[in-house]
Amino acid sequence: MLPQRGVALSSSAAADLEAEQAYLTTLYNRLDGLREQADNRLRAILLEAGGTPQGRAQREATRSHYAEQLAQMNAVENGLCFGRLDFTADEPRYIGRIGLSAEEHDRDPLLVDWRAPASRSFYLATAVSPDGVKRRRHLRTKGRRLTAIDDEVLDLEAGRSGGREDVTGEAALLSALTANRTGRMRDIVETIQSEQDEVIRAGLPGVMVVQGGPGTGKTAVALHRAAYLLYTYRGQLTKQGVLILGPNPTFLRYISQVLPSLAETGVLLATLGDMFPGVRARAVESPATSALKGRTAMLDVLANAVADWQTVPDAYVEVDHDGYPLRIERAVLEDARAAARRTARPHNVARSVFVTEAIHALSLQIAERIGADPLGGENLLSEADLAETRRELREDIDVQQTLFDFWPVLTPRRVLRELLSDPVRLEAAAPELSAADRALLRRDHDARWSPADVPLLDELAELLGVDDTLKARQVAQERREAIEYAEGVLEIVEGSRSLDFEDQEEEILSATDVVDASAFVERHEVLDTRTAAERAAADRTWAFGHVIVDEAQELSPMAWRLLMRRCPSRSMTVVGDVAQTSELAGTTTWEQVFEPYVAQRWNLVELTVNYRTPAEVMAVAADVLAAVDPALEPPRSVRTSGVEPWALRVPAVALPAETIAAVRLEAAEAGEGRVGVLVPESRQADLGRALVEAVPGAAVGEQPDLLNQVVLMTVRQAKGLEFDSVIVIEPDEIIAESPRGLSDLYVAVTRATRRLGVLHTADLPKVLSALA
Ligand SMILES: Nc1ncnc2c1ncn2[C@@H]1O[C@H](COP(=O)(O)OP(=O)(O)OP(=O)(O)O)[C@@H](O)[C@H]1O
Repeated sequence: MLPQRGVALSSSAAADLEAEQAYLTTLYNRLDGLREQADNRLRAILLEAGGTPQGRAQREATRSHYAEQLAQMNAVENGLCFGRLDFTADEPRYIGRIGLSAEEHDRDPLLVDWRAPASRSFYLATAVSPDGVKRRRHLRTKGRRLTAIDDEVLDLEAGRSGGREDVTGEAALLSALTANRTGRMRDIVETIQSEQDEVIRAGLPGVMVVQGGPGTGKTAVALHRAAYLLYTYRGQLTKQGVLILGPNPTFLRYISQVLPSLAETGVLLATLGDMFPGVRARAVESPATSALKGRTAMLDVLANAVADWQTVPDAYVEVDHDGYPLRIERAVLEDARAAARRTARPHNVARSVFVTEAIHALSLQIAERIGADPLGGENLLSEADLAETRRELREDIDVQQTLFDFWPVLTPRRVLRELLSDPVRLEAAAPELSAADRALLRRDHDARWSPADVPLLDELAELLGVDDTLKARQVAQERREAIEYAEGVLEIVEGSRSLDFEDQEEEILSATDVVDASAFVERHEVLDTRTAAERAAADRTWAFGHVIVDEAQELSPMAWRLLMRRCPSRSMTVVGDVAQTSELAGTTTWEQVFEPYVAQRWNLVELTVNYRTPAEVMAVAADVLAAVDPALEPPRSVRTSGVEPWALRVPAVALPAETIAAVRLEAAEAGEGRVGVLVPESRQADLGRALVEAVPGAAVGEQPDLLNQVVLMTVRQAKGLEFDSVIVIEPDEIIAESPRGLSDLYVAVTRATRRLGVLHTADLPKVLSALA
């Protein structure tokens, strides 16, 4: 029997715990029952075999449905139910990671999904505006065991006599905020605050920009919004897919657990470097180079680079055709090129116009030679003869090759590789750029791709296009080959048919009686069972149903062009902080980004409360922010830590030893928590080496493992991350290393959840004078 829902408000704490534990047990039992059911169905399906193609497709769909259900049920095991609402005039309601009913289609659920409208007052109700809620209860659990209950009575009198009005679920929130960091971001589903809830539950259409200082929960909100949208618009979004773009692979690993813990897996998490299928762009290049690649000035450079492949000979070229030398004059190819360019089609698509025009001119040239009437009359060749001549020209491999040389089929990778590695091409394509800028773009022919190359590759893919006739020809050819193969298979089946059968009166159907070769091919074409996210990752032209961009201030104008192409519906959530921009091609105003795409039709929402950084640390950060831009307001810290940030001046020679000593002290303070050492780029290698020698297991390098207790990285790498304790090394060098150095220092000092320390060998920069 189900336990009584709702416990009397006046009952003792122990009785409350007991009753709530009983309710939790019921929920877990129900979850176990559902899990077993899905597991049994899945096993049964895995045992089935054969059947019609439709039957198999249906079976595959059912299989993946149950597999997904099972994965979801496993994902919500921890923290299945975390809240309860008591109403003045209604039954209590339990809130959890998924919805559960005692029976299928039961209208009175045991557990309400946090994303359902019925859960909303859990996040919004306050003493001032209780929305019928009498009490909000947070249930804290470890595994399946209830460990604590936090109650908030939403009563104006009680509100005035203690609790804070600006946060909901204060005790649960503070417990989440002061917990040790683990190197992986956790979900915040139990303690979403009202300004965050507004963003998470906003409707699907349109561009929403969420601007907020460090620690205001932008990343957390972006991820919960993805989960909310998938729940609310599931039909549409599971087909079209949702993309979350993050700044680098380390950051993606940091956030990778959040959506699975919310039972959502069908989202594509990617960096800009992953956005061109077939390329994993990870090369690191100078900030000035990526800034230049991010400028829209590159559009002309790329268009010129493509046009420069459309060439003509100095005077003429000669090819052998039909036993005679055929002279292809420069003027013929110039005309063909002009005609193809006039179409304004992408290069590979316009190529057929170039070829047709050239062949047409050449056929007239041949007609002139062989069909000329010796008596001076009209050309003796008929239209049919001319068509035949054109066909022969088209099929002549030498003619084909020559025309190919002057207007080749190109790939984005080839064009960009040749452009950036060949100074002559670069100068021809980029006459507007200074020699110094061109030098910034130069790279080796076989160098690896960098993230800033990806928007250029994507732009080139647009400029080049795909010749559908070539593609269709290729597909048709592949299909012909498959049918030939199938005919072979059917012949073997037919040939090996036992002769005994042929004497039998009963008609026995052979393979060839029931299926012809093309149907056979269709049956064997692989069913595409990939999720939308998987298919999207492999398809450059995929249009996502919604795109979420984190650390969006860092994206260059060229990167925005790529993203906008992936999101023609302009259904986007963009989160970032224009005070934290490090990339030189990044933005410091959102208007600049969106004006070209949606004019004024975008919404700006601001998050103002800092959940990460305690007030003591934020006081230091506020001075740095004032130097970045005095007009910017720092976010308000939600708590204090009681620990003052420190600074220590050390002799230059002692910096490595002092860094190690500070790391050891901070690691001891952090206990199970994490320590981040944030260094100038120029010191990363040396200090990293010294640290790893002294503290084995410390994570350093290009993609450090955040699960380690101590991580040393540059500020650029630390974007979006956080540590219990942060040690900033040589702040003046961090400032000096980049024109956006002050923003970098602001990022560095706002990574701490508890403690901040600064080691310096020169005078402290003025912006940190509060630490002196
Ligand atoms: N409502 C909340 N409940 C519990 N924790 C929260 C809440 N909101 C934010 N946090 C926590 O605060 C920290 C900062 O959040 P997050 O990283 O999303 O901030 P951000 O705005 O993206 O910061 P930055 O701009 O520095 O990258 C995270 O540990 C996050 O889990």
